[in-house]
Amino acid sequence: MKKITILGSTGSIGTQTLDVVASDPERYEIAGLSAGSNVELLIRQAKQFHPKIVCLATKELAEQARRELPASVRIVYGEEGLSEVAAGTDADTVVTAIVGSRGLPATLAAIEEGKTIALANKETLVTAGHIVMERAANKGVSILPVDSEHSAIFQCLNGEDRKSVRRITLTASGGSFRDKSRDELEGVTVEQALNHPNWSMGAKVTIDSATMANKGLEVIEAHWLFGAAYDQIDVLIHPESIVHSFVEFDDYSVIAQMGLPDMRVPIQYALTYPERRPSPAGRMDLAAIGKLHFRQMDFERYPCLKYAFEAGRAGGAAPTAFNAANEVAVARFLNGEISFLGIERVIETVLGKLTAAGADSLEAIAEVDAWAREAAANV
Ligand SMILES: NC(=O)C1=CN([C@@H]2O[C@H](COP(=O)(O)OP(=O)(O)OC[C@H]3O[C@@H](n4cnc5c(N)ncnc54)[C@H](OP(=O)(O)O)[C@@H]3O)[C@@H](O)[C@H]2O)C=CC1
Ligand SMILES: CC(=O)[C@@H](O)[C@H](O)COP(=O)(O)O
Ligand SMILES: [Mn+2]
Repeated sequence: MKKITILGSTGSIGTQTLDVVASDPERYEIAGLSAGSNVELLIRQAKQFHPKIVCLATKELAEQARRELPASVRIVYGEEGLSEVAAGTDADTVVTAIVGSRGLPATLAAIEEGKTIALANKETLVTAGHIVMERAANKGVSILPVDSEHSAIFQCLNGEDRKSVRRITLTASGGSFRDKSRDELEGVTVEQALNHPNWSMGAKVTIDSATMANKGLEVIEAHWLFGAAYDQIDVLIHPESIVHSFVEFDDYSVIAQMGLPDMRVPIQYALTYPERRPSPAGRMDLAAIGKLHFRQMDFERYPCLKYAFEAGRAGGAAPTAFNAANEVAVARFLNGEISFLGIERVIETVLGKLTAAGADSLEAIAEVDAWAREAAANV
């Protein structure tokens, strides 16, 4: 029996993780669940999966859950509650499926208690990759990727000598506006931006996908997860999202991981690794798919990816500022405050204002994060 806690169980990754769990009930037990504000869904999940502890974003929501759930279920709330859910149970694995860098303290709390991390929450690694990786290494904790590209690379590297890796290539669908020119992006709507061609995901990552900031976050995520230099990482547009990423080795062999775009595959692999199990996802039929396409990344078309590479290479506080500026810009776009192209302008402006700041400690990171959020709110 594998014991699992899910941070963000009511979201896209969270619900798909519970699908995986429900598909093989003998194998898994749910130790803890956390939601933001979707209390109704969290209550339903708790009644079905019987966690010992659940967390909601606020005290009021926690009180609402208290009225519905048996007294044996501990109910906590807020940032402290989230860390308690992450660290305070006998779970073996914590799936970090919360959105944004607010997932960082709970992820660190889980690492401190020696929990394996099944990492979907890429913003955590972008914000504080050096600290997360160092603490995980010190505790002997594995960080297993859930993000589809990183799961693909992890699978391609299985059993390989990391020193023989020449290049890691992340594939990118191109997002909801992949067939539009930059001129056509003026005036696109939130509804259009949320219409991802291949994946059904939460709002934030769907917008990130359309701006290509998602691939930027993923480049930095790959740098930390696989110890790859930025010059070794590149991005290729692949509209079908069938090849999830690939690795080129010294002998020019290329190993790719493929499958239908269904997050239940990488989620399950992170839960069963190193074993492979039957999956609730569908079988890929290449003959039916027929053709796969690839085209070179255009950094002028997708400047957010360029800013992410620059931030990653600059290191220090830059990735933290990139992530925070992007989180605020996406929220402002979703609220109708700025245009779609405003997102990249906010990021560019905030990074342009960043003075050489260090990010050696969590305190320094929190300061940069707060500064970048304020700067992004004021652009
Ligand atoms: N969706 C996907 O296919 C993929 C997602 N990822 C990454 O996984 C992470 C999650 O993405 P996704 O599942 O799409 O996101 P969703 O928006 O669908 O879900 C986010 C989860 O976080 C919770 N949450 C939001 N705000 C708060 C808060 N203030 N306090 C506590 N919990 C909160 C939400 O709770 P509630 O809904 O109850 O408010 C929900 O459970 C992101 O980092 C994303 O980049 C990576 C690869 C693929
Ligand atoms: C499913 C997943 O991993 C997302 O992070 C995905 O990467 C989004 O697709 P694109 O970024 O390729 O549009
Ligand atoms: Mn991804």
